[in-house]
Amino acid sequence: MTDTLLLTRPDDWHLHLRDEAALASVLPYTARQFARAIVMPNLRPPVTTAAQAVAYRERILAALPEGSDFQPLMTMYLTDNTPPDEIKRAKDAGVVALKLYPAGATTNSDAGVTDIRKTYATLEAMQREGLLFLVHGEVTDADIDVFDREAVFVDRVMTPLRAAMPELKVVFEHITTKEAAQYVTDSDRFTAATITPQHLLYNRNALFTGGLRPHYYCLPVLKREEHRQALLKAAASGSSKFFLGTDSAPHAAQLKENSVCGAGCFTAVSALELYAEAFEGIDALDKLNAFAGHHGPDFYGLPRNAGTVTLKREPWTLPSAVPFGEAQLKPLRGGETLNWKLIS
Ligand SMILES: NC(=O)N[C@@H](CC(=O)O)C(=O)O
Ligand SMILES: [Zn+2]
Ligand SMILES: [Zn+2]
Repeated sequence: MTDTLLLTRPDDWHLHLRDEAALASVLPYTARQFARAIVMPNLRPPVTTAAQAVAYRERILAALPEGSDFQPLMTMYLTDNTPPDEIKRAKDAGVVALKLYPAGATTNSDAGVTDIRKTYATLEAMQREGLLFLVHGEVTDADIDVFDREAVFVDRVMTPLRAAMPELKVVFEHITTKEAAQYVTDSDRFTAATITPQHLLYNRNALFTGGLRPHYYCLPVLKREEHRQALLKAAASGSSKFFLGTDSAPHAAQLKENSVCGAGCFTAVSALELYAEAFEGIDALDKLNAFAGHHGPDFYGLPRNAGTVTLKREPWTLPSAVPFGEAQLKPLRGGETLNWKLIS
């Protein structure tokens, strides 16, 4: 039995850091676990310009614990009206990607895209400049069942998008279904996907175990067991198309434990530990290193990190709540014992 895992220092390729006091509360957890993170732009108001992305990066750097060398990788929120010439400014400002939120699909997506064809001139500019396109892959039509929204997105949006923009690098974010895993597996080298710890560890039963469990609610929502199995298979396949993206998405506890519960699981405190548990569950701990530390930078065209982190088999109890500005934040699995622990 392996008791120590030495990993290439990993990155989080999908992360929500929020802003102001909330940012200051959650950033240290990620900076302790990861060297870099792709920072999502769904603030209120969203980060839609290069200048806003630069200002947000400054706020993140200012909130870092002293001595941290964590590097935020910035993204912009694509709207129907993002002008193609903003892409050059984004590139010059060091922005690495734009994010597609179909309007109404998830948290803070009201300003999102209403019809992807409206953005094709801007996507062409991204393809030219080498910026990546990160996709929340769900259709939003009220007549499509919530559990089918990702699979329908593959047919209605992904397939035509890939045909129209073949050399745009696309990351299908937080995939949750066998259809998405299959689509990415079958695609060419311009398409990849992130997978969250919760979608590797849980199926939709977790939402209803002994009562309604708001802290397990995120979007895309947890799916059936056959989908979880397909995601585990993809993550542990060794394919460089699949990499770590936690989608850690903090919401104050009083907004999760509410008549309308915000979508998002907070996993930043124990992200690597949760992934280790998932990989160990299918006897694939030897595949964790490349998933967490190699495939992401390789797809983004960035260097892999120097240095390592160490996970040890050592039971510890995850705090049931941590401060979140003036409020409280409840980590997924808070109060429970985890078997892996990040020690350095
Ligand atoms: N994943 C979530 O359930 N929520 C994210 C938004 C997102 O990534 O869709 C959030 O910002 O809270
Ligand atoms: Zn999303
Ligand atoms: Zn997200």
